[in-house]
Amino acid sequence: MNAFDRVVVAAVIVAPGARVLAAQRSEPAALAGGWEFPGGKVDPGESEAAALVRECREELGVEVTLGERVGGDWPLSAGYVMRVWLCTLAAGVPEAREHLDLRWLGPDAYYSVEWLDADLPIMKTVENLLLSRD
Ligand SMILES: Nc1nc2c([nH]c(=O)n2[C@H]2C[C@H](O)[C@@H](COP(=O)(O)OP(=O)(O)OP(=O)(O)O)O2)c(=O)[nH]1
Repeated sequence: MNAFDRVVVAAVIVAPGARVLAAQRSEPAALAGGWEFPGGKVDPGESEAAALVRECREELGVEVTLGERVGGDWPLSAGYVMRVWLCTLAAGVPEAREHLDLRWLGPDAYYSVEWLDADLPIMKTVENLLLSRD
């Protein structure tokens, strides 16, 4: 990334059975309907971990615990990179407060949603990480 890039953080929330939480964007129009991992932009002066915890609270009403990082800097549109962590639920049940819909996807359904372009290679990396665990 270059010095001017802003960082977007995203959480792959993993539940028993190697299920992952996918969230359907409600906006902007160009991305609405596409599926992503919950998260958002890191605020100035905020740590990436704190931003991820905040975004999961705001968007889903849950507390998450960060685990392993997934890859490095994932490219987004110009000016942004995304950093992704596996997470577990520490408290709460996810609700779609800002998304159109939420879905828990098991291994047989990882590709059953229309992932945003940036998220498809991330899902592939997550699949390799999770399936190499058992
Ligand atoms: N959160 C998230 N954003 C993603 C993913 N994939 C992807 O291309 N993006 C893009 C969409 C947006 O252009 C940008 C993140 O913006 P956002 O709208 O989630 O950020 P935010 O919650 O801080 O929202 P805002 O305050 O800027 O409105 O990254 C993903 O998996 N998760």
